[in-house]
Amino acid sequence: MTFKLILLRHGESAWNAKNLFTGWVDVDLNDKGREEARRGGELLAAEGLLPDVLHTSLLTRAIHTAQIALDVLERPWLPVRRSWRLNERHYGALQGKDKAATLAEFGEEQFMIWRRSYDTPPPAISPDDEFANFSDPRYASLPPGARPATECLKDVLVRALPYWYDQIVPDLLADKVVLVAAHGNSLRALVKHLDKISDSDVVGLNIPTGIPLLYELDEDLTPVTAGGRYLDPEAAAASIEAVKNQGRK
Ligand SMILES: O=C(O)[C@H](O)COP(=O)(O)O
Repeated sequence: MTFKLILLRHGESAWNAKNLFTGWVDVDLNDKGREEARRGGELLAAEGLLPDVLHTSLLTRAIHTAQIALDVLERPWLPVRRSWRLNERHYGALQGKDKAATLAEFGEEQFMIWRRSYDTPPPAISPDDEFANFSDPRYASLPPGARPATECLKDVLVRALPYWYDQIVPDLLADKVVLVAAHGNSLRALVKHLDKISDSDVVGLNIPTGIPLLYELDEDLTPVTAGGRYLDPEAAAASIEAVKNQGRK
């Protein structure tokens, strides 16, 4: 017996297209991103993969990606649970900054450390920064001290794993097909956990936008196939390369 988990990174956002660090800034999808979400739904339909339950972050780009994909599947009614624990990694003071300008100003090594290292966060965002999120009402239930001012991937794993074990795993063990609509780095954290990727190897892991990644998990929730399977491998490879090279001319 295997359990079906579908990971879906949101489609391209307005800031992805502008190469801006986004994190917890709540930007929506652009037209390309909405089309990617639609195609994601079509890929699921073509495989006969009909989710029974949806989990999303609290960010609009993931929520809308799931809505569009589920509309294609004619399942907009799906039970859904949303949590900050699936949010994109908080990018701290880099939120709103241009990736190419950041690379030019700080150099390749520092850029990669902030963007892809496991345990080094970017500088914290100031509370009065226009792209800070401390007063956002969607986090009202989070004690102020628990609202991050920056995160590294390790921080994301620490706050995402309780959600994985408490909310997603029970749905999987109930034999539900689970759709998780989230973000590049919150999904990197889940993939790292699922595939037991080392802290050093995860630096090279990138997640494409809008292409469903199917994991079939055994009774121990170990992937039957390491890395899962993208429903459009060629498009995924091209998108992964583009994500990897963001910020570079
Ligand atoms: O938050 C962001 O900027 C993007 O969604 C993810 O960016 P990254 O691929 O540079 O981590």
